Amino acid sequence: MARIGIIGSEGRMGQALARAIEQAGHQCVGGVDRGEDVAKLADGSDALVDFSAPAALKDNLHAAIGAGIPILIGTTGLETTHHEAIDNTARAIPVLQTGNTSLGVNMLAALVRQAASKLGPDWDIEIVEMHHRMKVDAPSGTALLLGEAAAEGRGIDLAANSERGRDGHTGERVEGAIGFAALRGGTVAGDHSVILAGEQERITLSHSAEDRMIFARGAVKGAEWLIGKEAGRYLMFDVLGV
Ligand SMILES: NC(=O)C1=CN([C@@H]2O[C@H](COP(=O)(O)OP(=O)(O)OC[C@H]3O[C@@H](n4cnc5c(N)ncnc54)[C@H](OP(=O)(O)O)[C@@H]3O)[C@@H](O)[C@H]2O)C=CC1
Ligand SMILES: O=C(O)C1=N[C@H](C(=O)O)C[C@H](O)C1
Repeated sequence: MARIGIIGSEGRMGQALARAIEQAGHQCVGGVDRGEDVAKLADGSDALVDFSAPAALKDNLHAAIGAGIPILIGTTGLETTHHEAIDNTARAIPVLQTGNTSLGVNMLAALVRQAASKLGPDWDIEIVEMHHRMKVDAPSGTALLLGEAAAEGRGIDLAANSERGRDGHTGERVEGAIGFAALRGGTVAGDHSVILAGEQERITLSHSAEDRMIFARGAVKGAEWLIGKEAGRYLMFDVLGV
């Protein structure tokens, strides 16, 4: 049985995670939200799981280092400076950061990587996602994870080849680009499609999240897996073996 502390405990994911921790036979030792002391939570935990906001990240990493425990970061909307902080932290403790903790999405990413590696740049790649009306970041962390998988398969750098938020006179599509489109509405837990559009044919690889418990269960698996690991930066691919 592991003692797991939740960052963002009153949020949609925090509440789902508390249920998943109990269902897996672990102990939810408590949680923090905005303005609360994460260092104290870390001291009583075997692992921290963070589903909060990018602004909280540096304090959360600091608390995990202070307590010498692993941390799983599910928060999305991270920028370059956040990733640099994660890389630095991963020299001291095990850190798993992912845009999506579900088995299905990580399997989808593996399929996208394979498809992109076999099909040439004449197959245009577009990533479409839809989420509930409360989501604050776009593209979703999952869309970026899928974009990274496609870019890796194709052997290109995602940042240098992304096309986001087309509007107005955009000009023709750039060959080899990876496009992103984000839809928001209702209560959608998370839908993602990767479209590979070739000459007169099209492949669509999709995942639909029916309930955010899928993310919560994946996060518990990730936290279990991280406990006792060497310092380093890990992915859900390492946990799920896909
Ligand atoms: N990786 C994955 O598989 C998944 C990732 N996510 C991501 O997880 C994050 C949370 O999503 P969701 O639960 O829907 O969002 P919510 O807005 O429902 O919950 C976020 C929680 O974090 C709290 N919070 C905000 N700022 C801080 C802070 N500085 N320190 C501590 N807590 C803070 C909020 O408190 P307050 O209300 O006071 O601001 C709130 O309780 C998002 O980034 C989302 O994209 C979501 C699902 C799956
Ligand atoms: O905010 C959400 O709800 C979700 N966020 C993650 C993302 O940004 O991809 C994962 C999931 O799609 C739900």
